[in-house]
Amino acid sequence: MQYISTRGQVPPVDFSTAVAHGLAPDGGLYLPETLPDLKPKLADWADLSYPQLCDAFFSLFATDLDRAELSAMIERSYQNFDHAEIAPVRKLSDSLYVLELFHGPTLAFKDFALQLLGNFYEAQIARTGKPISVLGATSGDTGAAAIHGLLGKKGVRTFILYPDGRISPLQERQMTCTGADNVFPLAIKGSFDDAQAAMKTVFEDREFADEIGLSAVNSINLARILAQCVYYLYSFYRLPAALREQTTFVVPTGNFGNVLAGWLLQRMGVPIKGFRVATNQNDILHRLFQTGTYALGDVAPSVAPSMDIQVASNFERFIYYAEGCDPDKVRAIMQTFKSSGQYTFENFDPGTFSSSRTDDAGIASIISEVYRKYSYVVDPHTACGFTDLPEGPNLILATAHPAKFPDTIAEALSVDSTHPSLEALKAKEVVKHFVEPTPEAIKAFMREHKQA
Ligand SMILES: Cc1ncc(COP(=O)(O)O)c(C=O)c1O
Ligand SMILES: N[C@@H](CCOP(=O)(O)O)C(=O)O
Repeated sequence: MQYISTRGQVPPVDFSTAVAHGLAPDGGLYLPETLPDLKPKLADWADLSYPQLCDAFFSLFATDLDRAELSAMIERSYQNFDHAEIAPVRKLSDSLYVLELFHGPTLAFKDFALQLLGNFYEAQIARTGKPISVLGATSGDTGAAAIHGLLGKKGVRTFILYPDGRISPLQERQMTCTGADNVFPLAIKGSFDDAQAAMKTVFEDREFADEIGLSAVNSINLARILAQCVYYLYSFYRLPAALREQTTFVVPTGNFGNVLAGWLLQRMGVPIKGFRVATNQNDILHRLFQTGTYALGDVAPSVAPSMDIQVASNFERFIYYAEGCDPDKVRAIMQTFKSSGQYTFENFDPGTFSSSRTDDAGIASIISEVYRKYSYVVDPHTACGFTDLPEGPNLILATAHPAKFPDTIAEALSVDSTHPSLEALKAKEVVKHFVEPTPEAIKAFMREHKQA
């Protein structure tokens, strides 16, 4: 399997190279040259365990990796989850299901991909003998999951940009209390969008990338998206057989990486009915699906901070397919969006996507209402999924554990929402650094702290 860039200005590469680059050298995002047809495999895969399914799926994509080594890495990646099913599906009613994606080490859906990516990077270092410097941007969860996926891996330095004061205190502690001397949480003044934009510019400097061994942990890295495909398929099988093809997958959305993974799986032939893009008050994607115009607004901090995003980086992958796999059109659209802050699609077709928006007051009342109805505590991001549910059965992706957002939960409910792994962080020392969110300042910091 080869991987192409959405911007079409670099030659196709193999899986390992796409993972190592993260962002394609032309500034585009990697995608598989062709998507496999999974239909003939669906019956055989139905009863596989989570790691077995992940292995079967990745064997179609990571075709340049040694098969036995791939299986071993996948096996290791799901050992630190605290639920035997890894991604359990919980029934709230006959037509409402929740896919719990918070049983990994940092209690958010990011662990599914970042535990695996950590192992991919470890293997890459062993293969090439070259150390790597990972650079990521986070609105709270990716950073923690990346740091924990890479903790203890030899030859890795991890640099994570995040908007100071705009993530939950416990999310910050997950990144800043590791005690590891190769982990650098970098607080910036500004929003996640500012951090992500500066990060992408750093990746475009190929000379710097080669010098420092730069790698990406955000969902610009295709390995992230592919690993996220697996839980859609796993949960599809866990729904009652009669409901599978009628069920809408409801996905709390910010950077569009999570829902894109499900949508790609649908393009590979898995008969998922459709997707609900559930945004918080930072609703650029909701407005897009309602109007066909993708128009930048200001980021307004919310009680679902990990979705405080306006420039959804994976939207470029959607545009690639929506515009007939034409990289020239992708480049033109991205250029228009960059220069004017908006783009209107002609004859926009949302396909099987629908969308919703929930503001802070809505999130608080949903948390109370869901608890009252089902005795179930949802985190503020997952809460967005409960707004105006589509007709028919729905499966809501629970993207984070409520314990990460105790203040919002306490305002809505009087239940104990603590988690021991987070409580343990409260006594630890916080170590963080401040940088300007400019590519120059980030590169200077990384050079100063690179591997000796
Ligand atoms: C808890 C939580 N929910 C939802 C999202 C949105 O996911 P995505 O950015 O893939 O759309 C994020 C951040 O990515 C998150 O951390
Ligand atoms: N919500 C994310 C933002 C980054 O998203 P990613 O999926 O592209 O890594 C976060 O929690 O950091």
